[in-house]
Amino acid sequence: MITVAPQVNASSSDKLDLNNLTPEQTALQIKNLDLYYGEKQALSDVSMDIPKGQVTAFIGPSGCGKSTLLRCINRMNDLVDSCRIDGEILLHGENIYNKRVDVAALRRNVGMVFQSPNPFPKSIYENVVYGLRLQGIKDKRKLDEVVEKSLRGAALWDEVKDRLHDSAFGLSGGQQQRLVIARSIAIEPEVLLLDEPTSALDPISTLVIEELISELKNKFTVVIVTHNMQQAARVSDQTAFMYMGELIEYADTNTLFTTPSKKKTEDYITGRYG
Ligand SMILES: Nc1ncnc2c1ncn2[C@@H]1O[C@H](COP(=O)(O)OP(=O)(O)OP(=O)(O)O)[C@@H](O)[C@H]1O
Repeated sequence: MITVAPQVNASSSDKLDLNNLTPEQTALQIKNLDLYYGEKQALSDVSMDIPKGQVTAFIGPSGCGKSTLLRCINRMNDLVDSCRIDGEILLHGENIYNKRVDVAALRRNVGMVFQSPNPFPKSIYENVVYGLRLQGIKDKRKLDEVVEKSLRGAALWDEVKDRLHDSAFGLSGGQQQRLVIARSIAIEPEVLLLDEPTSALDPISTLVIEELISELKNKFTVVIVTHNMQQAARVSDQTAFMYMGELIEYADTNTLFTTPSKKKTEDYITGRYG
């Protein structure tokens, strides 16, 4: 059990005013979001703006709604029959829950990486180009270029460049997770959602992925759900603490872990519950 607040990465970026982001600074706006699974309310009146080109972490005790909120951002909850949502999530000022929105296009623009690495039963190369092939891209030179660029972007190229046509299942868990990240970034999304991306990995692979996350924010907006407060402190620029479906506190990571403004946040980060 953690009894002291985690060390915060001193290189956390400059503070943004999260309540007054400019349109240029904003990737997503979540407005008064309520979510119900049948009768059960899993999110209550969640509002927050997520900055562009930064890493935002969702933390909180098990069952508080972190993954549910993350899944709202690319409408993964649409797949749950009992799920009902009120409120809005704006991307480029448009509500992603608007009937006009093409959900497949949304999910290309807002990619998602899950807890357990889920490469397809194909070669490393074919995993990376999967989304491009779906888009009908056949030009081998273009595909080769994307494979190298994406694998480099996922810090995997050097380890796999000589076995691109081998099965993805021959990779270690940590390599598979980086391959899944390469597959996600190959189609150049704006936002990458990471749902506990290292919870199935050993400490060394975890560190590699954490370093990678810090690189990814140079090109993408990253939103990560993590159980691990140290991880949130290490990788994120701002952190949202959730409790029983409510957003309790949302602040730059340094502030949230060193001088939280709410008692519930303080109790959680000092290990009094959770
Ligand atoms: N598909 C579903 N159907 C019904 N209830 C669900 C579903 N998914 C999640 N829930 C419920 O919604 C609440 C929030 O779950 P969620 O998975 O978002 O929490 P979490 O904070 O990510 O938890 P954990 O850290 O344990 O993954 C929980 O009470 C959970 O049981």
